[in-house]
Amino acid sequence: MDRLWTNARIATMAGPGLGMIERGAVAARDGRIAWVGPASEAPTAAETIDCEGRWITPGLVDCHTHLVHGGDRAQEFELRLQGASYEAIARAGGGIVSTMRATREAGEADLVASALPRLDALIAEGATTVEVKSGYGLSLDGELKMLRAARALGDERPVRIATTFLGTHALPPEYADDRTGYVDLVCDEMIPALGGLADAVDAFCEGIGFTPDETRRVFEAARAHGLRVKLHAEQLSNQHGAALAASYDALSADHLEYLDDAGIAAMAKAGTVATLLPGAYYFVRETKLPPIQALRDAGVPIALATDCNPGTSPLTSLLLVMNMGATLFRLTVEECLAGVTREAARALGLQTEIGTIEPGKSCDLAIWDIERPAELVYRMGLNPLHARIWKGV
Ligand SMILES: N=CN[C@@H](CCC(=O)O)C(=O)O
Ligand SMILES: [Zn+2]
Repeated sequence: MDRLWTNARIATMAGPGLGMIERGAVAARDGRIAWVGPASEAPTAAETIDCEGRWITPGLVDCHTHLVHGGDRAQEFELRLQGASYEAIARAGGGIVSTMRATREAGEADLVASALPRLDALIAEGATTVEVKSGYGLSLDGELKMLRAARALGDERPVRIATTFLGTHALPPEYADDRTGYVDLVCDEMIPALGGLADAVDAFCEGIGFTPDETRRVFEAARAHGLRVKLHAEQLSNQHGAALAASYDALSADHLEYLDDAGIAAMAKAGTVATLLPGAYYFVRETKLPPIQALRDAGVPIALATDCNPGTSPLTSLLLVMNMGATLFRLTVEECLAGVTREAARALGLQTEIGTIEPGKSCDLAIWDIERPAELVYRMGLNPLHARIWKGV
């Protein structure tokens, strides 16, 4: 073995529960987990690290972010403090479109440079995989520029970046009178041009976004190009987007405050992950909770993510996301931890590669200075990360 972390308490997240190993050890070879079990049975390794009783979890996974974007929306935030709603600002030409303007103006290197502090904040709290969406370019060049910037983040930092194409995030103003023309552009020019730049395709199915019929066209184009889909669904109203996404075997449907029973049943049948975004729920001061108990009852996997974006969730802390998942959504400690590890990996289609501490997976670990896992969910603003291991290093 190359490296052995021993004298640790391990939450493998491989189940049941936290998949606990008291007095455990993890061994890595060639960047992969080669062995995990009781420390007394551990293999020898070239390097042994004594964890002095600390906790090890899988490296954290942020499965929904808009980390790459130009500018910020602090002014919009001030308007909302004075009573303007997120939707009213969007309909008046602000919101996502104002970030589109700033993103179009920024060069690719500027986008990378401005995203790095946000990425660093996630990494500092143990994130080893981060999903990044496009969706503020809203032109062929703009979207490809965003995706190249997202990929470049993975060259700048030791972290796995999963990219998602979100061309149907908002209608760009130059297509105000030609919605169909814009969806044509997304389906006929942008998706075919993605090459290896995007791992999945997403859309914003909403009154201020795209209709279910428009979303269906995007999903058809994604399918024709062999790309899995995800969806911003049922955030501000019930458009029946989650059921539509599930009918395309979606990896995840995200937000879901207005999700109904038919949507839940469709997601359960398709194995589509419910990615809940408590940062957006909090920051937009939404009042309708996602149907947590019904999701549980139906056996829908639940992931949690930051939704880091300049409009609804300028949040770069998965620890705070877990706290919000518990306090706002009443998730258990186990659900919160699974939500940012095992289920977040599933929401990216990466469940065989990351998300639990099991032999064969990438050796992505977070080592914590805590007495019990509940501390990761309970504290607000304290970062107990002791060390972060990515691909065995
Ligand atoms: N809801 C749509 N997209 C983002 C918000 C983007 C923005 O406002 O810039 C979200 O996930 O909340
Ligand atoms: Zn989002």
